[in-house]
Amino acid sequence: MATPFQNPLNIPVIGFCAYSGTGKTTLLKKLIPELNRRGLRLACVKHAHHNFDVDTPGKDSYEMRHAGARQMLVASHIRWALMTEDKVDEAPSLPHLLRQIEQDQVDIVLVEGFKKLALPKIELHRASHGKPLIHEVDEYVQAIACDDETELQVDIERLDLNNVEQIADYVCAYAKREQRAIAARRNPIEAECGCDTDPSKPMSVGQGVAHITAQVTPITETETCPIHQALNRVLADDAVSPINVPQNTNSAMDGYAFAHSDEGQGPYQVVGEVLAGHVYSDTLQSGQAVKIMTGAAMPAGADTVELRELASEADGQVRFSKPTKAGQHVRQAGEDIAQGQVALAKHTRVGAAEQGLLASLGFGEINAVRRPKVAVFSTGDEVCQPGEPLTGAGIYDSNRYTIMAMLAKLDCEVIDLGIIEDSQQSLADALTQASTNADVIISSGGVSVGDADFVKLALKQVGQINFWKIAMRPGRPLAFGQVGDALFFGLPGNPVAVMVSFLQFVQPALRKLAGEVNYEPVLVPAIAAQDFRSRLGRTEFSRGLVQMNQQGQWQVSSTGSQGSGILSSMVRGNCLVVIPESVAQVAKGDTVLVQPFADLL
Ligand SMILES: Nc1nc2c(c(=O)[nH]1)N[C@H]1C(S)=C(S)[C@@H](COP(=O)(O)OP(=O)(O)OC[C@H]3O[C@@H](n4cnc5c(N)ncnc54)[C@H](O)[C@@H]3O)O[C@H]1N2
Ligand code: MOO
Repeated sequence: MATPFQNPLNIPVIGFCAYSGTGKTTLLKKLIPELNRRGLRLACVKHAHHNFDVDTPGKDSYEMRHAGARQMLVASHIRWALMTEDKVDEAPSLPHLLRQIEQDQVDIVLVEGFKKLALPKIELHRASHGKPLIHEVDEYVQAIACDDETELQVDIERLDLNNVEQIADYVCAYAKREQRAIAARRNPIEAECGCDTDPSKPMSVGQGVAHITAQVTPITETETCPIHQALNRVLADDAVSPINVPQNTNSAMDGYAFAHSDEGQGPYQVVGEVLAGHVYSDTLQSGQAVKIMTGAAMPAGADTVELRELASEADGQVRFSKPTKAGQHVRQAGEDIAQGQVALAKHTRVGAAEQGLLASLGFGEINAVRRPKVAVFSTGDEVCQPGEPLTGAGIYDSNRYTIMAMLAKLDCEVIDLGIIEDSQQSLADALTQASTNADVIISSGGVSVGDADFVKLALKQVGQINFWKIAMRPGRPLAFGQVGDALFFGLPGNPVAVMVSFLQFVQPALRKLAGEVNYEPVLVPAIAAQDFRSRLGRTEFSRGLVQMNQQGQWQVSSTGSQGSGILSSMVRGNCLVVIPESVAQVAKGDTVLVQPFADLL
């Protein structure tokens, strides 16, 4: 009988079980990049049966552990590892191990080993291996990945052990199903009626992001795109360099190329001249030099260049004013990128440098992920169209324009649905229509507790929408769910709340949808130039102006009044000062994290 297991996390966990020698690790090594490609961030847990160690005697961390530290955390700017001395008589506890995982940073945990646990698993089986079938004795095996020769007696989902994409499809579908089940377990009332009835329990920003990004399946359709239109597109394939860059070993300076010898200062006999785009057809002999221009291919036999300014040429001989170093001022063929090297990995968003790099490799077009299609509309009787007269109690529609501009920066195809009149049926019709064309629908306004409940009624009529309270300011109310196959975001009406909620929740979702894998916001430390508002249990996103102070440190000051209707605070600022829920107060001189938004807004 299986040992009971309960997933302690808010993200799905799935096991892989097999007899040793089936090729579990080989499969996982292919499956992990395939799942990454589909936007799933992964954690893996492996049960080792032997006394393993990842540390090496002589390393500080090893010595500190052996001196008696129960826990040892070693960290660098790219990686950290926590090692814990935790001797247990039986197998380690999987729930305990899972609690160590950063569940706001990953979407699913793949578990290898722990096969006695009541944990949903995929079995791997190879007939030629002659081992029994695990699912016949383990009811928690949900699917079997096997070869053609395997005969199955029971009705179980069959996958092809050699078809990584098919296994990835299964894992993605499992992740989606589990995510919904976890959401329902965490908030059964919300899951049932689609409304937030427990305002005393707001969701953290991290939970909101994790919940939203887990619902996003990256677009798999691709299209070719000419190189001059590649800016901001996401690569669907690795860009493998067809050439060496530079193509030839060439001179980095205007000067003289020669075969370096003990007489590094010359004289050398000048036997010719070679310009960029040309080649010197003979092989240089010892004691010979050619005049060479920057970028020109080095002649055969030459290995060193000296600058023209340091040379004096007379009677067909060149001498240098100081000794030269063998190999100086020469760029080797392929030193930037070698032929066959992945110059840019798939999932990369093409910026100016990337576009130039692709061009430098000769790509006339790229294979890009289809751009997300996003429909946007505004609601509210008071909301007026810019360019038309402002009604007495009206306000011009700014939200649709900030949202459309942020979408343009993310290279989305925007479908502008305008201002939709305040009626449940008009809104329901517009939403249904939008869901047939768009991957994502975004609205602003009408998600709080006001009287204009037709927005909520319309959303309930045509989709599955949850109304959340997020422990953040601004941007407390947020609606999220689905209308048909489209994801729906109902952003709060206040203009600053719209932008802050977009940056925190919509942006990562759209970047994942568009095929990017790294979509976490960039946060940088800065010194607070003044006290900042903060409250335990709520993330504050104050608008700030980050600048370098005279000591060369980043310093951030407030843009002034922080009301969530004051859109000019976003214009004056260049970053959000992110004060997490665990921080009770921020005083002048404290270090805070800021999220620069210049690139995105
Ligand atoms: N009793 C409560 N009142 C409010 C709460 C609450 O929890 N309890 N939350 C407040 C917070 S925080 C926010 S944010 C707002 C969000 O409310 P809604 O999303 O329902 O937005 P509206 O009421 O429709 O509008 C708020 C504000 O924004 C203006 N607006 C709306 N659309 C646009 C647009 N397209 N362009 C420019 N400005 C727009 C609208 O005129 C309102 O002034 O609720 C608080 N209240
Ligand atoms: O979310 Mo509201 O913007 O804090 O006013």
